[in-house]
Amino acid sequence: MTIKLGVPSKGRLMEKTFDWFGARGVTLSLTGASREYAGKVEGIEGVELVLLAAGEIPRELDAGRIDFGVTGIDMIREKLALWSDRVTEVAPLGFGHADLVIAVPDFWVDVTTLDDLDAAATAFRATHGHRLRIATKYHRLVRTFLRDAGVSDYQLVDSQGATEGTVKNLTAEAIADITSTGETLTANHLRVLDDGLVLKSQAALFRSRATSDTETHRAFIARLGL
Ligand SMILES: Nc1ncnc2c1ncn2[C@@H]1O[C@H](COP(=O)(O)OP(=O)(O)OP(=O)(O)O)[C@@H](O)[C@H]1O
Ligand SMILES: O=P(O)(O)OC[C@H]1O[C@H](OP(=O)(O)OP(=O)(O)O)[C@H](O)[C@@H]1O
Repeated sequence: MTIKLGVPSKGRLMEKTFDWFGARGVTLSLTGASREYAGKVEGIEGVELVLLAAGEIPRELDAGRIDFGVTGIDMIREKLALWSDRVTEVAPLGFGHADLVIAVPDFWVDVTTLDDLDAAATAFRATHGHRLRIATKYHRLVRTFLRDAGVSDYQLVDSQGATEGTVKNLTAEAIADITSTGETLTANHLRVLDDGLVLKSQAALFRSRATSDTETHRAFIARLGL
């Protein structure tokens, strides 16, 4: 039985994933034309490489179209409701570290906590007649986090990229996005709330629960030293 291994098709996660497997004697490489999403696996038998956008790997694991996948913990928990019923986190991989945070404009000097944000949201709605807008692509995670924190008078605005620019562009008043070095937040005059950490994320190896846990799966995990 061939194991299908889904890995990010480009960018920061692809390179680090290739390095991680290579350090364990499993060589992943791209094949075919430069824009052809095809790859090969050397150093282990019976494993097929499937190249996907990091954001699509949760869905493919959930459907059982791939047996294992590497993506961010944030992606799995955002894309899959009751994620742990649908995939198994085999192990964090030690790269792709990023925090999902709530950030507000620097000049909101009196808004440093979630309670301050809730008060500001209530005042904003009373003044403007519509709810304070928070731009994000992490709708599930942010809605749950703010509900648990008692923040209510807001609305989420979808943003699939360049989220930090939405405040300057008057699309939103605040954001929830991934940050690693904090450079993009600072460059856009945004500041993380003191209690605004929604999730600490990194890349992890996940196994689909839609396919049966066979000896082949267990041997693959053991071969990787996990
Ligand atoms: N600085 C960072 N910015 C964004 N993502 C990061 C960063 N560092 C690590 N990551 C991880 O990489 C994942 C995003 O990877 P990527 O942007 O390739 O996914 P994607 O959004 O599906 O791709 P695309 O942006 O092309 O649609 C994040 O979910 C996170 O787990
Ligand atoms: O904290 P930092 O080190 O500044 O990194 C965080 C930034 O990196 C990612 O953007 P990316 O470059 O992946 O483009 P994107 O906006 O399309 O996701 C993310 O969306 C943040 O904007």
